[in-house]
This record gives sequence, structure tokens and C-alpha cells, in this order.
Amino acid sequence: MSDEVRRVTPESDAELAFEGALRPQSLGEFVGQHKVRRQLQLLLEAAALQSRTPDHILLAGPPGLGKTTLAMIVAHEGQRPLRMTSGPAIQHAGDLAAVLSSLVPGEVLFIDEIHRMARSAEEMLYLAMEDFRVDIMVGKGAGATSIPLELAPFTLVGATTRAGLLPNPLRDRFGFTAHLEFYEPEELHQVLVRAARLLTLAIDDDALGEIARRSRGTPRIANRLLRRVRDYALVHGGAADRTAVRAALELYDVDEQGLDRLDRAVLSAVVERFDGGPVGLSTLAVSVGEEAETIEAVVEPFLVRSGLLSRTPRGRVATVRAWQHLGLAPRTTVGDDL
Ligand SMILES: Nc1ncnc2c1ncn2[C@@H]1O[C@H](COP(=O)(O)OP(=O)(O)OP(=O)(O)O)[C@@H](O)[C@H]1O
Ligand SMILES: [Mg+2]
Repeated sequence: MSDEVRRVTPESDAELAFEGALRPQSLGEFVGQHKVRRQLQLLLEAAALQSRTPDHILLAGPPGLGKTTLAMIVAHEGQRPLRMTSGPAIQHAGDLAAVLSSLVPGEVLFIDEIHRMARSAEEMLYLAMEDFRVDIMVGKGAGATSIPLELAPFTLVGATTRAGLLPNPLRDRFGFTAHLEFYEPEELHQVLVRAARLLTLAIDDDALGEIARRSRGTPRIANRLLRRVRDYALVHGGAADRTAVRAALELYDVDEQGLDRLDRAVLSAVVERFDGGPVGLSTLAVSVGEEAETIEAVVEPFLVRSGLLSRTPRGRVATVRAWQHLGLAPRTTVGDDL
């Protein structure tokens, strides 16, 4: 089934294990994102020189671009312990208090999907980030009191695919926000060369280039397609070459530009059902049977970056390239000029 390839998030334990094996451990091994790497390097080095915990870091960007990897690198580079949790696991302020109060000095606390944390926990986090302190509420009603609790100094690393959903007071408390961008094909090529080496896969360079070009600018997808091409070559007894890449990607519904089935479904809905748009996000989501959040955080960023879709105040509009990509003649009224 092509569903595994279509999804941008890791889907199985096998994939998680595979990702673990391929994760770069240091900033030096981390491919691409040059600006972010230099920014992080500076922040970490300055903290090390002063023997203090680095400032809190927010990592923002679409899935599979390296947020979790960077959080691990921050801990690893500073030789600090790492505690990992996620927004959905923090349903109450008490859940967060339990985590915070058990941190050891200098620990890196990684909160994935931080935009999904409970509101009450968010407020507790403001104080914790600023003063390394929390106020624990004891009792209820008129007799309720708050007891201040000192915390060990820690570095919060938050990750989000939806930076826009974070309340300003939370966003402002991060010393640095890294906006991860989609990778260039040459960068994904490097990711793949490294992965093929670690997996001791014999695959020619041409084939890696083709995978890189069709991986949606996303290392996770590049690594995943590499595995599917390996499977293809294994089963068909041939070389892992460009022909195998073409055949495997066709089988898994990845097109020439790296668009997957959902990308194409969204694009053809805008073009064919809504005559090129503008169409609102929720209408679009219903028409392809997906969550609006998935469309917004996963599908659109890549379509926009590929010049196939634009977001306007009135809704989503397909560009001329989108029509062409679907093999259709662009409509000649509004929208052409986009
Ligand atoms: N810059 C990079 N260089 C090499 N490999 C990378 C890089 N970024 C990501 N990867 C690989 O891609 C995979 C996915 O990365 P990661 O889990 O860090 O993404 P993420 O941004 O946390 O995604 P999500 O939003 O779904 O949690 C990892 O297995 C990692 O090996
Ligand atoms: Mg992650």
C-alpha cells in the first residue's frame, strides 16, 4: 500500500527504529539548514563558555525536517541529559509540574507538539521558563493557596508544526526560534548518501539524485523512499538504479515532482472542483476527506513552496503551474497571473 509512503509522520515501530539509526548525533553531521545550525552553534557555545544552561529553543517547521533530531543534538552536544515528552501528554498543569520538578540541573526538556499542551500547563510553563520556579496550587476555593517550588535550571526545547498557534507569551519566552525550511535536492542527496552508507546499501549516485529530487524536500521521506527502492531492487533482483527508483516511486504514487497522493488530491480539488480557487481551508479539507490541520501543516507548505498553490486572504488559489502539473490548460480569468 502506498499509505506508508504518503504519510509524513513515522508510522510504525520499525520506521521509528530506522529513524533512530539514521539520526545525526551532532550539528556537524546534520545536513543543510545552515543558518539554523550556525545560530544554534553560537547559542550552545556561548552557554558552554559561561557554564550555564542554554536559552530555551523553539523549533518550528513541517514534519520530518529534523526537529526531534535537533533537540537530541542540543542535549548531545552539551552532554546534557534529555527528557522527552509531548504536548498531548500534558493534559493538566499537574502533568507538567511532575515533569518539571523531577528535572536534574542542566537537563534538556523536549516538548514535542508543544502547541497541543493544555492551557493551564502553558501558564505554568511561563514562570518555569523565566524564573525556574512553579507555583503549585494546593486546595480548592477560598482555602486554596499556592506553594512556590524551585526548579533546577533547564533548557526547554519545544517543537511545533504550527508556530502560529502558540500564544505570544509562550513564543516570547524562547531565546531563539529556529524555522526549519524544506531541503534542497542536493542536501537530500547528502542525507541519502549518508543513509545508504549506514545501511550498507549499494545504490548508484544517479538513483540517489532521483530520490532526492522527489522527496518533498523532507529527509524523513527521502530515507523512506530509499528503503522502498531497496525493497524493489531486492525483490526484482536488479540493481538499485534510476530505473528501480522510477518503478518503485510509480508504485507508491510519488510523482515527478515528488507530490504524493494527498498533495495531488488537494491540488486537483482546488483546480477541478473549485475552478482554481479561491477556496477556504475547511471546505478544501472536507472535499478531500482530511483534517484541516493536516492540510495546513503538512500539505500546503510544500505546495506553496513548490509554486503550485498560493494562500490569499480569500482562500487557496491554484497557480498556472498547478494546472500544468495536472495536465490541464490554465483557466483564463482571475488567478492566471499568480
Ligand atoms: N538535517 C538532517 N540531516 C540528516 N538526516 C536528517 C536531517 N533532518 C532529519 N533527518 C532524518 O529525518 C528523520 C526525521 O527527522 P525528525 O524526526 O527529526 O523530524 P521532525 O521534524 O521531528 O518530524 P515531526 O514533526 O514529524 O516530529 C530522522 O530519522 C533523521 O534521521
Ligand atoms: Mg519529531
